[in-house]
Amino acid sequence: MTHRSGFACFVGRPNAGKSTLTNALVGTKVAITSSKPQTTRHAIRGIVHRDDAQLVIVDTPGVHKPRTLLGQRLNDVVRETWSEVDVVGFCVPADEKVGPGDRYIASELRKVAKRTPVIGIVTKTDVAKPEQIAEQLLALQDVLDFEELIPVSAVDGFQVKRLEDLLVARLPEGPQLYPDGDLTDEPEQTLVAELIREAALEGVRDELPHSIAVTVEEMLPREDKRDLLDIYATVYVERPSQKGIILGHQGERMKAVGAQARQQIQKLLGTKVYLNLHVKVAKDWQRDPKQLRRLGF
Ligand SMILES: Nc1nc2c(ncn2[C@@H]2O[C@H](COP(=O)(O)OP(=O)(O)OP(=O)(O)O)[C@@H](O)[C@H]2O)c(=O)[nH]1
Repeated sequence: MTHRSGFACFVGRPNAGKSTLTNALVGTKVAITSSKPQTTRHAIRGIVHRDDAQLVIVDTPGVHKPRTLLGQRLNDVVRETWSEVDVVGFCVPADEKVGPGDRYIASELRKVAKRTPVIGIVTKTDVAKPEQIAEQLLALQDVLDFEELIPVSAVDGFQVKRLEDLLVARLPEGPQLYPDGDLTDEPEQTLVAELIREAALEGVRDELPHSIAVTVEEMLPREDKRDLLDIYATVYVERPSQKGIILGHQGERMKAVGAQARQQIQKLLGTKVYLNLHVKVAKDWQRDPKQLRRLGF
């Protein structure tokens, strides 16, 4: 039996369903999803293990025209990823018209990855009528020269397996790249930070969409209780006024954020967690290269 291994990534405008699709393929929550755009900041890999293949999925942030230094960094990460993968899945949601945003991404993609095979994916078929899906497949044909076109739904699983086969078929022959059972090679701390950020954003996305960053300072098993993990993390906001929003009245909001994040982290790591969260102001961190580096960008 031939064994294939390699890398794939999904591209598409924000909210196209890339993270959710990664999760559906990998089967565990490793990439972070949300109902608002641009929550994925790190190239988190999910790994699909099969007897005949290992497919490593790199989850990239959405591309967009950069306005801040952070925006530029994110786009650089995206471009690097595009030029390194074996196959790209180009995602367009079934329920939104194909538009200039999609064409922008397609042209950027062709600039950095001229020969990489691209599969056109119409996502979220569960929320669209069959005619709508058919129209979307047609519209997508004009955007790029796709090797294949496929409609899928990450929510009800429609054609997710078929998509997996299409992606795997484009991987080169090669041995397993990661040991069995490894779902992601992203350091646990980064995943934990992302889960905290996701919880912190809940309910304040409209006010502070891109103003929150999270670092995890320490993750240590408790001395006298080995099944308990102590996690110390800092939530950064850009301005003092935002600190108040994040904390909420008498810190009530932050307590809820901690509880929500703790639950998700326990699920991810499979161990009990004590989560200690601090809120700090890092003035205009999005525009300051030094701060960006410290926050892991
Ligand atoms: N009904 C339905 N909703 C979906 C499906 N896939 C994703 N969604 C929803 O669409 C929204 C965006 O999904 P994400 O997976 O976060 O999108 P993304 O492309 O990774 O977004 P960015 O990280 O912002 O680039 C979320 O609210 C998802 O729950 C699907 O197959 N069906």
